[in-house]
Amino acid sequence: MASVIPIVDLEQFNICKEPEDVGDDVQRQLAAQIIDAFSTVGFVGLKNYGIPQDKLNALMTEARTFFKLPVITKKKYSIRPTHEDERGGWVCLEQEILNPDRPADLKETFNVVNQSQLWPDDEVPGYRPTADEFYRLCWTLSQRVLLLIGLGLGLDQPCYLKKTHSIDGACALRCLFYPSIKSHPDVRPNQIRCGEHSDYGSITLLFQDDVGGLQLRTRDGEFVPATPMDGVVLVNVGDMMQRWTSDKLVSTKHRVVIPEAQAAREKARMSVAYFVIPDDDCLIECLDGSNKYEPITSLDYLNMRIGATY
Ligand SMILES: O=C(O)CCC(=O)C(=O)O
Ligand SMILES: [Fe+2]
Repeated sequence: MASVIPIVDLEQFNICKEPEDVGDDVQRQLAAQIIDAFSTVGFVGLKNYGIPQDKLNALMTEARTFFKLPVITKKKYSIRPTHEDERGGWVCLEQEILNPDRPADLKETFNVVNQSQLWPDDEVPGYRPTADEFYRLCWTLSQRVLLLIGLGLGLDQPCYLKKTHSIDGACALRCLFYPSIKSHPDVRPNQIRCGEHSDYGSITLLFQDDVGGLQLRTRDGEFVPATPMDGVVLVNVGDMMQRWTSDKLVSTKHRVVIPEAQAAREKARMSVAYFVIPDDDCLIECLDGSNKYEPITSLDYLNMRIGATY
């Protein structure tokens, strides 16, 4: 099935180019394509965005090495999600429930945040520097997308969205590991790799390996595959952005299912998500002045949503 996700070529405005050198017309054209995708599908695929594939591969290799460590070792790096200052580190298998109508998710994650956090420097010395560098590349790319959104929405200050997401702010990088179903044979009825959910923040950058299983819900309620494509990063709208834009941009529910084919079930899956989240004290208040949603700070909104996930 052809993908429902529009693809936008970011070559002319990618992170290797100086934004000042890119003509207004190019920026406006890209902005229009992104707004079109975000106000219909809620997802866009970007190609030629400027983060080398090698950097993603290197991060996935380091993360895989971490996930393969014994549970007792990984436990030293556990997060405490309900403590605002302890959200960086390891989330164990079946710790998160993204859809409360299903059993817990068959996934492990490692979260990289802008706080002091524990790192497995002895066991996987390359993980921290590789992840830190990838974090910065993702932040730079997210700034490009936020600028295009600001332009496409016709904001008086197109840079406003970009400026409310500082490099040392609330964004979070997350490596996700979905173990092979062979190594985890007792899957419970209705259990999947990642339950149906929408993301909490402004936007999310999502890099997947080639295993597949990600699906998104179309407007008529049907889930369709978001098949991995070489060199494409998915970007999707989160709930805070939907709120900010009074529902002009839509955050679309998505999930990760267990593949049906035996060969695919036996493969572990990895993905990397970069959650783009406004700075803690940023007030999310309808940009069109409509007051459709009550203003709320980014941190209050995030705490409310995270509290419901664990
Ligand atoms: O692993 C994936 O492809 C999706 C993960 C996801 O949706 C999330 O972490 O919010
Ligand atoms: Fe998600």
